[in-house]
Amino acid sequence: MKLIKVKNYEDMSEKVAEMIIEKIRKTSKLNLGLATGGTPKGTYKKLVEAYEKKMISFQQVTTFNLDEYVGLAPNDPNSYHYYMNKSLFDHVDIQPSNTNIPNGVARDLMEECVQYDYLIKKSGGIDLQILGIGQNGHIGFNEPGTSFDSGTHIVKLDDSTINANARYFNRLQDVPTHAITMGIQSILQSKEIILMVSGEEKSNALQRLLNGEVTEEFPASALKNHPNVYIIADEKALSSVFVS
Ligand SMILES: O=P(O)(O)OC[C@H]1O[C@](O)(CO)[C@@H](O)[C@@H]1O
Repeated sequence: MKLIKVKNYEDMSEKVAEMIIEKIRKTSKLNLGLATGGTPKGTYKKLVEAYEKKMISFQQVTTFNLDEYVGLAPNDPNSYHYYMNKSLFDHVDIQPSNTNIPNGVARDLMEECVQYDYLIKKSGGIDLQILGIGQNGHIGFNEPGTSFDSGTHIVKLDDSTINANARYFNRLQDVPTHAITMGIQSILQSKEIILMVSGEEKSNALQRLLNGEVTEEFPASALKNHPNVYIIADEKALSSVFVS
């Protein structure tokens, strides 16, 4: 894993947007894995700005999102479909048919999981995957204890994740209890991965990732088994990290 230190959230967003822009320019057809949550929002804003300045086009980009809440329809303002449309897709020239997000209201959720992995494979795999990290070390919605061999699957969310994500909902009771997420193995199959880490509340997770052991009890530690991972972390996220 290669650690790139940046000053703050703004600089992290800028740096990751630059890395994505470079990839889009260099690759004739890019499969881009995307995350949601607060962490990548600034990066999506920078990508929209770059598109508006005619620096990039998304015509040749296909996206695969990591996860979606079970039970939230795409037009639900708390769904990750809605988040992606409002944060990025509605503002750039990406073809809607080239955007893929697990369907949290699929009639057969198990089949949806199988089809999602099949779709990624059929498209040639993900070239670059963007990730955030949960305070408990989750990546996507892979909670502690998830098998490193997992493909896309349904998860029961940890109470700590429900509490952390409640800030986006009106009431705690409105946070879905389950989600559909790309698995650890699906994530590790990406050719390159960028993990974004910002803020003091992520500093213990980053410390454990950098200096702890590889264990299914800490899902992000699976990234140590991947040959091509960049961690872009800001000063607050690095505040608990021991440098030996
Ligand atoms: O960026 P946040 O809002 O801190 O969330 C951390 C991670 O948890 C999730 O919300 C769960 O998938 C991810 O989207 C995100 O990368």
